[in-house]
Amino acid sequence: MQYLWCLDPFRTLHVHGDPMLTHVSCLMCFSQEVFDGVLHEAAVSESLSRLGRSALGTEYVYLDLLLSKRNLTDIHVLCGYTHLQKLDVSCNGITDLSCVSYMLYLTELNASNNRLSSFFDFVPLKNLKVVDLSFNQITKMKDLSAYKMLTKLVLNRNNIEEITGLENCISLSHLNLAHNRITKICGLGRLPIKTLILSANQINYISGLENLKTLQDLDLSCNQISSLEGLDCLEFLQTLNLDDNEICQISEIAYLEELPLLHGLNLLKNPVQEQAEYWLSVLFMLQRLTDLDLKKIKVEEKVAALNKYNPPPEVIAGRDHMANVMYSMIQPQKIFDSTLPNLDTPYPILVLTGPQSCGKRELAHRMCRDFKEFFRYGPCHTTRNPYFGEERRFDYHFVTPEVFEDMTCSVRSSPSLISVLLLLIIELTSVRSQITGCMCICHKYNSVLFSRPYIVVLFRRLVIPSFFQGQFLLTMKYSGHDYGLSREAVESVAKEGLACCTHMEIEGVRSLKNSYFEPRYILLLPMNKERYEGWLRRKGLFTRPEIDIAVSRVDMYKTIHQDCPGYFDAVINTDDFDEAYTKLRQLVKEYLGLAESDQVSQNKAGEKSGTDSRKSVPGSSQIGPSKPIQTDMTNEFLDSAARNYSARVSAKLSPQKTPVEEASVQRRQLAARQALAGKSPDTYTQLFQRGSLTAPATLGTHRRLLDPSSCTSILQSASNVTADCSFPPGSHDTSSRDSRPSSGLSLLSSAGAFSDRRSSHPTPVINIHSPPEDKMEPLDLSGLGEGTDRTQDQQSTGNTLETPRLPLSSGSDLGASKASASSRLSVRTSRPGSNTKPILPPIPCGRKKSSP
Ligand SMILES: Nc1ncnc2c1ncn2[C@@H]1O[C@H](COP(=O)(O)OP(=O)(O)OP(=O)(O)O)[C@@H](O)[C@H]1O
Repeated sequence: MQYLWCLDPFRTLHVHGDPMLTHVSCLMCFSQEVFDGVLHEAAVSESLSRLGRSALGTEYVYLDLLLSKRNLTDIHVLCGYTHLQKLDVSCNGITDLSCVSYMLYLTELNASNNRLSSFFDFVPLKNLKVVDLSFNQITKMKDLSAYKMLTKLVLNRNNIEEITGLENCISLSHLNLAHNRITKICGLGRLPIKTLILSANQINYISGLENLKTLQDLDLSCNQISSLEGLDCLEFLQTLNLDDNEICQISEIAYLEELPLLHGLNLLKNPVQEQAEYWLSVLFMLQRLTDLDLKKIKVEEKVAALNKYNPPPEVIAGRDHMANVMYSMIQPQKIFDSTLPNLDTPYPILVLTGPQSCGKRELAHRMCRDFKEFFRYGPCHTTRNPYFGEERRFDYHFVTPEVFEDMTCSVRSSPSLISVLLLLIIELTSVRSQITGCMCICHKYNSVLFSRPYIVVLFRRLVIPSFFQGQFLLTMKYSGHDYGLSREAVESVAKEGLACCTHMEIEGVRSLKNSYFEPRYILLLPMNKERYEGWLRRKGLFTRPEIDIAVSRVDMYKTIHQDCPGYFDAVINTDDFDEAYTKLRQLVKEYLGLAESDQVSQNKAGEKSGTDSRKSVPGSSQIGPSKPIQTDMTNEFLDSAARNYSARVSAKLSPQKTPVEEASVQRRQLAARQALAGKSPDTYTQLFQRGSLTAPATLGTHRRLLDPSSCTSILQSASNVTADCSFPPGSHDTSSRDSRPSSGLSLLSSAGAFSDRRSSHPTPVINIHSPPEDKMEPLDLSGLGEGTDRTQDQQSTGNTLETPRLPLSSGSDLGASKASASSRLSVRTSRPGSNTKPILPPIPCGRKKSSP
């Protein structure tokens, strides 16, 4: 009987034939015997486990044998255990595995942590699937062609220098060759390897992986790899460990960009980690990553990466808007003409948008020429050179990139101490010159100061930018040139009391949509792309890529129009310029209410000549809204506007203000505005007079508008009684006013604040008690118009407290006044989108007379 002393003192020791003997008794009996490293049957029998049928199925046998950490050196006794399927002899001192040759049914062999120097030194076992020979002293791999079933081979921590002999292991899916001396990846052929571990070798470059189409996890950490070339074909790669290598360039990540399944990447301890923006760059390049450098990637980081390197248009527009607002706030703040007139009604702008050279500018110019009483063209700034025939300040403000930069947000723009000092010097010299009268000295000093080039440079670099930045409402880059719509371009038009018409690409539209302006946007789209392309080519101004971009943007505009209904207020096909202009003109006329007023005047003429106006314009001669003129494109526009159900419904549901409320609101706004501004709006106030109030020729100018008598006229028109009655300028006849118990005055009376004063002054109430002319804000009478609407109804039902009388206008009879007033109301109410959008365009009082 042989006994085995187990290294593990707390392990139960089974003795062959007497398994009940315990460790203690064993020690007592055999403690004096020295273990010689030879495995004996007793130990084997105690380590057998998993009883099952033999491979042939004829008998019951133990299938597994676990003999790890026994300090074994000789395991020849295992030659007799032919039925074993799993053998673990790890962590011993074994040098010879030849006994394994007898285990024909062996599927798993763990001989790691031994002293094996030979590789698979036994008769080929066809059923072997998993072999672990790690932590041995193997130097060379041999041919394993017979091991067709081998799926997992672990050979880490050996001294292998070359990968060989695996070509025919057609089932091999896991290969671990970490911590060897491999310098080159080779010999893997087309193996179906899914996991390949080659860490801690001496690999300098990646090769030999191109045919490993099924590779999922690759560990190349602790090598000297400096390029990721050779990984781009691993379509199924999911994780890649490149820890502690020599990768320096972020551009190397490009080799991984096309790997659709890669979600884990480890680049720790690589020089590339020190690159600026490393983290976001890698996240941007590999957007499918979930783990980078053993850290989970946050959603915010992914969004930040995307916004940084390929921001979506909305983000670009948002940033552009933010930058322009921020830099404009550095400027001294003032109240703008385009924001003054009415706190509720935005300044009217008409924007023509569409792809390059689709005719936007030409149509805009034509439109502004035809409707010059209403619109003026607002030229943008650009850094591109003028084309032949383009006029400075008419088509664009052509500026240099430096000037454009200064106007936007110059990097040199922060007012530095030097700039402040410089300014101080200039100021002081001029002050001193005035005080002492030593003008000549100072002039000399100044001229010396500015004649020196470095001072000029300083002035230009430090002082000027801080005063000129923040000029733009929006900016964009197109074809390498900067474009921008300046605040001044809009303001100069607003100052004239006109609406601004401009043109821009979609980027500008997106940016403008972030601002407080609420323009109307008309999309001009060449539907026939071939024709458009031909037109661009014939122009001879654009390169082939520029043409391609312009043509491709046609589809982009189409998509936006389809995906975002209502994004553009109308769409016009520009395949035929003349046709496009006819449609644009028609549309603008509708906006202006001119189409309707044409009809109304026709009706009026019809009435006067005894014809029945109701016949000529069925339904529209009444108070109800007249039908808008239908064109293909306006249909589209109306459709898109009609989709804005909620706004329409809420507009309908929101209670109308009574004239008293309206007047009160206006008074408060006026007071607030005057307090704020210390000045009053100018001609632009005309912009916000509604269509129904604009007829009197005497209101043709701003002065007229502010003239007390004209104010009265306006009020009277608002009260639906003075459509044709205008008071000549200077007709401040109190008696005539008193003899006009119009609802205009009634409304004034009801407005409270004015009524008492009226009686105490011979001249009209507004004239005396309103602020001086240039401080005066005309009332927005839209509410009054609606109030009078109701007043009329009340009149008819007898529910009114005051009984407004019809105007005593010379030469106008009752019927005509009524018809005129009602038709004016119908004009106003029929304006497309008037419930949902700012009314556009503005209708300057009196200018409508000379409509196109
Ligand atoms: N401030 C701006 N914001 C956005 N886009 C702008 C701005 N100013 C001009 N653009 C647009 O930039 C594009 C290039 O302008 P450019 O003047 O070179 O083209 P164009 O051939 O004259 O085009 P078009 O005749 O349609 O105006 C045009 O589509 C133009 O509308």
